[in-house]
Amino acid sequence: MSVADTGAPAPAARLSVRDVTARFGGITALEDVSFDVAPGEVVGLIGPNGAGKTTMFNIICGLAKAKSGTVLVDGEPRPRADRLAAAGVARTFQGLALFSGLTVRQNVMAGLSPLAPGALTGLIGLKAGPRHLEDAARRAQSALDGLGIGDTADRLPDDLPYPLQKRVALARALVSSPRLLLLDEPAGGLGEDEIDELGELILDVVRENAETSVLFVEHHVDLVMAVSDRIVVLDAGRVIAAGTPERIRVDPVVAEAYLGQDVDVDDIQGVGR
Ligand SMILES: Nc1ncnc2c1ncn2[C@@H]1O[C@H](COP(=O)(O)OP(=O)(O)OP(=O)(O)O)[C@@H](O)[C@H]1O
Repeated sequence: MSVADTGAPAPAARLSVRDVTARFGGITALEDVSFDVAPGEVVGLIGPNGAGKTTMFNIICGLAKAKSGTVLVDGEPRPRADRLAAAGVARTFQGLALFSGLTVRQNVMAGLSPLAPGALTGLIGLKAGPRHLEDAARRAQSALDGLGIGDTADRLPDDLPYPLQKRVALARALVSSPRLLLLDEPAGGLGEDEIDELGELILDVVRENAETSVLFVEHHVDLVMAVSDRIVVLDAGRVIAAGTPERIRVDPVVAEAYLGQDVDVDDIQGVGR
């Protein structure tokens, strides 16, 4: 029986993007873009170069302004960029944005601040009592353990290889047990084996936190195909396809959009799998 049949209200999407249009001067970066991410769902946002992925991600995070349209988190207007954590939203940054003067554990503790952990605020937003700090340190350690890098807690991020730094950034996003996790090109700079491990980590996150939703922007189409419940494809600022990886794989409009791009169309269509 459908929701409409029962008369019950439809459950609020974790993330709802409605009719978002964004322009830079005369350039239309996004035109009437709408999609939802349901509780517990992993959604990949893909598209060829210049499709509007970064612009969409920045609008969702509050770092860019839409000309029109709305972004709702759990049915409420998306909070300001520096208040995302308080609203149960965590994000990673393409440039990682780790604090080089803080240990790995302290970096992850910063993810518990209600203020934006990637901004200058750092640990400032954490309640400073010893009990709160002890609790934050324990949670940070547990997040690091969960990603298999518990033994790096007392080191400085710059002393770690890049793939481990990426895990630290992921731990900082996960430490607050966000309801919505936004990942900005999480596979960037990783080798194939590391990308496979990342895929497993993303799947573990949603297995262990049934209510956590993930939206990620990614160039590595094979990772997106492997972990997404649904994929939204942008091209030239518009949604040209949305659906399961199986559907997107065989969608000729998607393959057409990627022709001439640096992504192997075989990756999308799964040829040779
Ligand atoms: N700050 C800006 N000023 C002017 N134009 C911009 C700006 N940011 C993005 N654009 C334009 O908006 C469009 C969408 O860009 P965006 O970076 O969002 O695409 P993308 O899908 O993330 O691309 P890529 O995969 O190459 O990173 C492009 O035409 C781009 O040139």
